Amino acid sequence: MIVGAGLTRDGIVTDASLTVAPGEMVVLLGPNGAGKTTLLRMLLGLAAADRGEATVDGVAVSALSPARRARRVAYLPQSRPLAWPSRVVDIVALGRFAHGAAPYRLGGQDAAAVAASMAAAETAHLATRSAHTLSGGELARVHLARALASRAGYIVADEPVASLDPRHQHRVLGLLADFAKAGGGVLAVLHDLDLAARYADRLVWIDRGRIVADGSVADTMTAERIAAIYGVAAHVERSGSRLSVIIDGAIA
Ligand SMILES: Nc1ncnc2c1ncn2[C@@H]1O[C@H](COP(=O)(O)OP(=O)(O)OP(=O)(O)O)[C@@H](O)[C@H]1O
Repeated sequence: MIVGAGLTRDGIVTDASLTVAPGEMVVLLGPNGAGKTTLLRMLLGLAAADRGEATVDGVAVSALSPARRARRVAYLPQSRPLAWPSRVVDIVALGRFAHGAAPYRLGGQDAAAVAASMAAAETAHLATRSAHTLSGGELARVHLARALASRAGYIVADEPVASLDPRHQHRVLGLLADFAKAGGGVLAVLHDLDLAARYADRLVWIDRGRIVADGSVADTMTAERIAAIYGVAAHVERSGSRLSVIIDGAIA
């Protein structure tokens, strides 16, 4: 389980507590600047908290080396700059680095994990391309393949579908949902409320640095909350077990 307890930083995030259990897909929602990325980074030990503690499976993240943390949690950051020109397959192979693999000479289990994750993220055909030549959406899927290849127990993804076309949005969220169904834990930031309603097992809502709701889609996805947090008028419609969210427009 990933646990954040009372995480506070710099007035950006205040007293934020949340959990991500194995087997569940939690979606973190909130407007631009609400503190989502800062909260994720504290949960991963990438940003220091002024107060509070983050643990993964009972171990304080501050006590984990980068390699041990990477074996437990795969992180997909919001911006994914490439340090140098690399082939796609070598970027995905970086997911095996924390397991001791040498990315340019993969064998056995490492090669199998890379191949399987590239197939799942529909990036196998890009394997020998230089990542610099990829579209934004293709690159996003390559980084998802890297995260899957790590075989970490948790994936923390900051806007993983931001640059994807509708089909790939559903493919990527479907993969994350499958990962959770298979026993992994997912924490993903999304801005598309309808996709969040469709894929999340639980929603955590953050506004101006504070978690203001944490619960099921049915309980927390309301037109009133959407208006209060995002300043937009919305319809939330139920058809069967599914909620659809239609944004009507900004509230003046
Ligand atoms: N290192 C920093 N120094 C100063 N301000 C920062 C720093 N990091 C973040 N902030 C500010 O804290 C607020 C929250 O930033 P954060 O990136 O966590 O928001 P977010 O919810 O992820 O937003 P978005 O949806 O736009 O990605 C923003 O106003 C941002 O400008």
